Amino acid sequence: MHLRTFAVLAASSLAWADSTGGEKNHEARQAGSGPAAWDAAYSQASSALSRLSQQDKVNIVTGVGWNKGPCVGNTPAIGSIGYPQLCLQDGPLGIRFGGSVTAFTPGIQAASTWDVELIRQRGVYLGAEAKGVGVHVLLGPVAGALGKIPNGGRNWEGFGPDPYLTGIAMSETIEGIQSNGVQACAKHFILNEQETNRETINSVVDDRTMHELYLFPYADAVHSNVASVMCSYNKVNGSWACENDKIQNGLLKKELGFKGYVMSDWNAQHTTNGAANNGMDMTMPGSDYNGRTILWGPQLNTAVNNGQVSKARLDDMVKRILAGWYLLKQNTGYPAINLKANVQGNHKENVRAVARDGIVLLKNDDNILPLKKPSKLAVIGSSSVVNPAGRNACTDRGCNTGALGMGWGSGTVEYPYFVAPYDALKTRAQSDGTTINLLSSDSTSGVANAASGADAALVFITADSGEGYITVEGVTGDRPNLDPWHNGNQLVQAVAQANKNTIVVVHSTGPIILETILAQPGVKAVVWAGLPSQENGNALVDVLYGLVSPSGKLPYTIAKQESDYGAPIQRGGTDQFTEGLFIDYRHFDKQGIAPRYEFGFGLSYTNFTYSSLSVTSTASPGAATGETIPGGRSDLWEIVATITATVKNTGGVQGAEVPQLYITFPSSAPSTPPKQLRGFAKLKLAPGESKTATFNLRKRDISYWDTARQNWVVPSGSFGVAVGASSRDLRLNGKFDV
Ligand SMILES: OC[C@H]1O[C@@H](O[C@H]2[C@H](O)[C@@H](O)[C@H](O[C@H]3[C@H](O)[C@@H](O)[C@H](O)O[C@@H]3CO)O[C@@H]2CO)[C@H](O)[C@@H](O)[C@@H]1O
Repeated sequence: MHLRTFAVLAASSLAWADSTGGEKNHEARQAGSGPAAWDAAYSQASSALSRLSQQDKVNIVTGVGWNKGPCVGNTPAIGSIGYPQLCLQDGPLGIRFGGSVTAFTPGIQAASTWDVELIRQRGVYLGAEAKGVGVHVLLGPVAGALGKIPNGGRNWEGFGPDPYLTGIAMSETIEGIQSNGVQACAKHFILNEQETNRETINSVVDDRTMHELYLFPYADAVHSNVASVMCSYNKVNGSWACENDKIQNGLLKKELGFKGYVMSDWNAQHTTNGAANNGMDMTMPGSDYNGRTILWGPQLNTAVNNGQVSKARLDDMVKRILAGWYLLKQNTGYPAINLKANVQGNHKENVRAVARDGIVLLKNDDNILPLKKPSKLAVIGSSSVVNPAGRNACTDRGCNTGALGMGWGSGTVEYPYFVAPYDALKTRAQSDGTTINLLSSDSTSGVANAASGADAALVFITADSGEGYITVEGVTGDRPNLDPWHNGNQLVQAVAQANKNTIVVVHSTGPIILETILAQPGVKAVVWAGLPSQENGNALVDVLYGLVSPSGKLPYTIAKQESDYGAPIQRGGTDQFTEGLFIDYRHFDKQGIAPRYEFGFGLSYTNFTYSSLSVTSTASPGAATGETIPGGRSDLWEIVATITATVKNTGGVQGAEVPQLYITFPSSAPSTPPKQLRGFAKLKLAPGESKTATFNLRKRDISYWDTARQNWVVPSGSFGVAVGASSRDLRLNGKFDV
């Protein structure tokens, strides 16, 4: 049996009742979409293929052109096999250009919850909405950019720089989306880590780093039977990603056993034959909307006719695409395309839960939070209110005006409504009899007036980023620095000077440097509210007033200074990926750099103790040996060790803790990071309650990529095991020997 495993909750009320039950649930969820389902889909695809002309086949693999169909990507219908006009639509947090859809939280906020149930539900609802509007292929989720560069403009679309956390989130999201019969698309494959020069840059990476960091979450995606993958704009080791034999044919299709199809990012194709012969299966959008040449369509027909692209390769492309369509059973009763349909249902509940449970409490001196019916509150900052021009005033959210809910670019949607912080605070204040002094500006003049005399002053700051085709306030996608926008540091300074109970609320696409803010004695609390989308204010009020204890944990490191990350934006034509495996906390650990707030950190309104570590292992040293299944060698997915730990809520209020498992490899594995996340669980605990987290390690979790053997290898020796509340707050230590 080939099991994909992760931390499962023991003795909890959630679906993951115990490790066995959890696995059974997982297998049940996988039923109908495993290898046998691919085989069935392929046999349907082969039969359909025999009824297609060459022109039909070329049409199936070629988009009709930008703005020439109802969706951002479209291919023509093929009546003879009942194949529809295929609709491909962004994106990772909902239906782009939808008329009445939910603006789900960005991926980074979902990761910040560390809650697989919420992440999965988000995926299920994404799929439900995509199907409801007739979208066949939803262009998400995102595992690239992985986020090695904290300034990376699109990092917020994905799940953060840890490959394990991203891998779990990819799996849950894909299985959720595809459970509703919608094809997911894992993107952008691969090493598209920055917006600057993204369409020309050459990402040069070593084999081991490719496997252990960047490819790792794609293995999860393939294991979860993702139907499609989008190749990225950049070059990989000298060849364009969309015509790179090594990554498309070698890594993705052969090594990971990917059965679906590779589509190009929009205009990421460079040549007719190179793309066809090196593993790309569908070109998007198929037009020259950026002044580029059309490369497939008639050109592909000619290339096949003159033998530059084989008929077998064209058939393979078509079979892969049709197999994805049959796998998701889109051949029967699929809704017609209507992007304007109202498909929101009750999905805003997931948005609020993810927005709320993804909030990370970074500082809470004197227990200033939760608020206790203050008589007067100051609310300061332009991002405390909705954009005065309208919540959707800026195309693809391409501005940072008013409250921030998501970054900008193709991975955005129209907000159906937007609850800004002030909206929700006002409602709460009315029921408490609290007076609010609002100053919805970032100018320091007027701050003293608004902030002094209030029981507490809430000051709102932001940092935004997005996709490079839009420039916002001079920012061309990637952030030029990690400072808050709109003079946020000065604004906080002014507020903190006027009010010694200042609470800073940060909405941001990624880390910012907080040193100036933390140096203000008046700053008593820092609430990292991330990117909460349409439920921005409601989620915040839930936490500020203690309706729930904050339970988010940082999905990335917050450094003391930008240079501490050691992974800057590359301005030249090449990114050598010299940091190798050592990104984010791996880098800080290796270099002995103290972060300001470490990966995995987050406070609560209650306290937790850790006890009773137990470690069992059946692992043996050596190389992976199984047959290839979706996701790679089958034995890599087998459980080889189990670790349990008990967490108790010793405080006075309900809360949720995220025990995290970090593994240290034995020295026989050369140059591995000092520790690597390999398990987590979210335990909801009443005061005095204890629960046990069970972390099942798969062989892949304790393997490294041996470049000489070209295989995953379990090293012999002693593995360190640490369980704790963050990557630097490790409460329990143990080991197992291999
Ligand atoms: O949407 C599908 C994938 O497209 C890539 O982003 C493209 C984005 O969708 C598209 O809106 C944008 O078009 C702009 C164009 O680049 C610009 O020259 C023109 O002036 O304005 C257009 C917007 O109106 O192009 C983007 C590519 O450059 C994404 O990378 C991918 O993730 C999407 O799934």
